[in-house]
Amino acid sequence: MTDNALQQTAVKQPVVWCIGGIDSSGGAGITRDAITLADLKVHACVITTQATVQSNTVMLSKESMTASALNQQWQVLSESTQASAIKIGAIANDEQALLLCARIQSLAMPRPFVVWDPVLRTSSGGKLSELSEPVVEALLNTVDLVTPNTQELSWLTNMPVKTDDSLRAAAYQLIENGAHAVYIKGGHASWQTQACDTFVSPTQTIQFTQPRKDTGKLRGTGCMLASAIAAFVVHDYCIEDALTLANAYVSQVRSDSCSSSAHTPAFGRCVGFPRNPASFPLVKFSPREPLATQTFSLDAEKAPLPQSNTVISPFKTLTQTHLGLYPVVDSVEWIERLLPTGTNIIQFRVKQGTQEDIRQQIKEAIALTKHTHCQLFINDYWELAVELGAFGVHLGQEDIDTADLHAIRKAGTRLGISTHGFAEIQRVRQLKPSYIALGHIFPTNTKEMPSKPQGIERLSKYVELCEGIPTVAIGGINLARIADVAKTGVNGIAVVSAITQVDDPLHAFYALSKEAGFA
Ligand SMILES: Cc1ncc(COP(=O)(O)OP(=O)(O)O)c(N)n1
Ligand SMILES: Cc1ncsc1CCOP(=O)(O)O
Ligand SMILES: [Mg+2]
Repeated sequence: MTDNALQQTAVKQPVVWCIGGIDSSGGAGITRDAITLADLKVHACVITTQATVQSNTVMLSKESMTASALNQQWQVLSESTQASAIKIGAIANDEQALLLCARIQSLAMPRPFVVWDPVLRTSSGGKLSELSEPVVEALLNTVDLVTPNTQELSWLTNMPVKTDDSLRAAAYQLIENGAHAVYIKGGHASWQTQACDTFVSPTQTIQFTQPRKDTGKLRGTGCMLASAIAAFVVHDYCIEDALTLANAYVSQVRSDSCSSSAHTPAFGRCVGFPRNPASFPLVKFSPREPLATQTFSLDAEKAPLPQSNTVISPFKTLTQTHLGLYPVVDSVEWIERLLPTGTNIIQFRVKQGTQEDIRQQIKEAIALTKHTHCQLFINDYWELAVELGAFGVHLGQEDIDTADLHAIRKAGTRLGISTHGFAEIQRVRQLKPSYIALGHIFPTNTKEMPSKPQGIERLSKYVELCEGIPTVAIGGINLARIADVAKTGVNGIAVVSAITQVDDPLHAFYALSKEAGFA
């Protein structure tokens, strides 16, 4: 499913099965799920676990389905449609839960992604779920992701959740109990000054931070979030991006609901794919470490995620933000050869050689470009770039964990950073780098990439999200593709093989520039 398909309602939509309760007021439950999914171009099929009688302020009663009625709904659905993902909300009792576990486990591999929003109570306080400990464990072992708020996390683990440390301890406990991954919604974490959601898997922790917003009367935000995660997963986003987008989606509905008086705020309105950069959370990645050693401190320099209210000074800006074609080359000879084109920017990217040899090459590259308008970026070797006074340095995601960003900023060395999706963009935007690279856009033979090619539609959205920071597209860009890439509004287009693997590199430079509309 491409992003293009996400935008065209006429295209066959992927299907998510929503299993949960009906809220007669329409504010939450499977009605909310279906509205959210439709807003994100996904078709919802529903399996009802219980019918509740409630308004926006009170829950009066509920009637649970028997396990056999649930089973029958599953059976009929499975005969007519295939789920791309399953979103589970309120499960009334052990019988229902065990039936769902058995049904999910019997699905053919690869199984659809399953997210469980373990709704315990309605926002008005009505109890929706009575599950025993072993059954909770069975569910945790079966689903791919569980999305509790802090109260539900406490219920799932029998642990107090009242501080960041206790939240982390409970999340780790849930993983010990067999959960594959957990996303904790921080909205109820009253001790936090910001709204911080935390994702924990056996290998990593990701924090998603937003300024706290007055939630107003909006209901069903938990259902909305879990449904949005399922929607973005079926639209083929990696889990980090699906979580970032779902967080931004809920934030966008919240803002809309607070700012508009033209509708009932409890229900919110459809807002579509999140596009407003202000709705996106700050993202911080960290490896999962033993409880005793890991801290949640967000030191702006050592760990590159500041709190959203921390003021970070930007890296030195480019002298020309209209970058045009950006050749990425591996020798001084290539730089010498390409300088006569008048290129505004060039990257020295060398992967082999002794430190001494590379130092010498960087020195020569700097000398060659010193009195030209060509902005020279050194890939990887940030210490040498700083020491030798290069114009800029280009770093990857792993490099920014270890590089001394403060030293780079202080030296006035420009910084370009690679990203591969929404989560990484939100990780680096807050650092205010000199440019953000977006890739890889198309399949490439130049480098082995761990992620999938992003395509043009995603690239357009990334460019929008980077507002105010220059952008560079990279990966598999050639003469046939460059015009479409340029139309997205990127400031620069980086190429390796389209220049270095052709018979006439200078001719290729001019032809690519012309095709992109740069010449
Ligand atoms: C302009 C531009 N974008 C991305 C990259 C990739 O950098 P990185 O992630 O550091 O990977 P390597 O290039 O070191 O393999 C780049 N070099 N330039
Ligand atoms: C270094 C790098 N980073 C992401 S894709 C890529 C290689 C781009 O090379 P090409 O332009 O030949 O596809
Ligand atoms: Mg690198």
